[in-house]
Formats: sequence, structure tokens, C-alpha cells
Amino acid sequence: MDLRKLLRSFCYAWRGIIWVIKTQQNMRIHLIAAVTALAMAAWFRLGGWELAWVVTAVFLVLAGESFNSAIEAAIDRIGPERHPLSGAAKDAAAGAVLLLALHALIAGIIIFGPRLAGLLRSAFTAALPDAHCLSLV
Ligand SMILES: Nc1ncnc2c1ncn2[C@@H]1O[C@H](COP(=O)(O)OP(=O)(O)OP(=O)(O)O)[C@@H](O)[C@H]1O
Repeated sequence: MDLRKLLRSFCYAWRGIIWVIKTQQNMRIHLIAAVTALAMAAWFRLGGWELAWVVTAVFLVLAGESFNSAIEAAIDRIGPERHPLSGAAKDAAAGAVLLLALHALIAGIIIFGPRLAGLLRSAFTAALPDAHCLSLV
């Protein structure tokens, strides 16, 4: 096994990730969302399948955005002229990221939704001791 070649491949991959972060605003937004989701996972002490779902959703979105940027760059490299197929390829790549982001949103709602609701409920009842009456309404 050529260890230097393997190391070089990691360097290229890392350089690619840095390039996407530097050039793509959407990637930076995804990164903020990813850090938030992982911080919430730590805060709620998620484990097992729930943690696996959150981590998977986060990395799928980041990888999807990276692929999207690669497709955009390759199409822009072909030339500045507009072509329906170039447009369709960019739209399809953007659509893939949207689908992955929707998946992450749905997973987030399923996993964090009940916990956030519980947190809000206890904060509400702590602030207003008689607030439990509202749940009877
Ligand atoms: N060469 C092209 N030929 C035809 N349509 C294109 C072409 N380039 C872009 N488009 C259309 O314009 C849309 C936006 O393209 P653009 O390259 O600006 O991507 P973007 O999502 O705004 O990303 P970024 O701002 O990072 O470049 C594409 O989704 C596509 O519909």
C-alpha cells in the first residue's frame, strides 16, 4: 500500500472541503445548522439510533452540498454559454441537496420536536406555576 499516495488523497479531499466552505454560502449555512444539530444532540444526550440518525442527516447534507458544488464547478468549467442541459444538471444537483435538507429537517422534527416541546412546557410551568390549568382548556 502506498501510504504517501493515500495521504495525498486525504489532502486533496480536505482541500476540496475547504474550497466548498470558502466559496459556497449554502455550505456555510449547512455547517451552522450541522453544529447546532450536533450541539442539541449533545445537550439532549442522544444515544443509539437517534444519535446515528442526526449524525447521518448532518453528513448527508454536507456531502450533498459538496457534490452540488462539484457539479456547478464542472459545468461552469465547460464554458460560460447557457445550455438547457447545463441548467438541468445544476437544477437537479440543487434538488438533491434540497431533498437531503428536507430529510434532515424531518429527522430533526421527529427527534428534537418532543424534547423541545417538553423543555418549553417545563420552562412555561416554572415561569407560571398555575400554567398547568391551561392544559385543561
Ligand atoms: N450554463 C448554464 N446554462 C443554463 N442554465 C444555467 C447555467 N448556469 C446556471 N444556470 C441556471 O441558473 C441557476 C443558478 O445557477 P448558478 O450557477 O448561479 O448556481 P447557484 O445555485 O446560484 O450557485 P452559486 O451562486 O454558488 O454559483 C441554475 O440552477 C440553472 O437553472
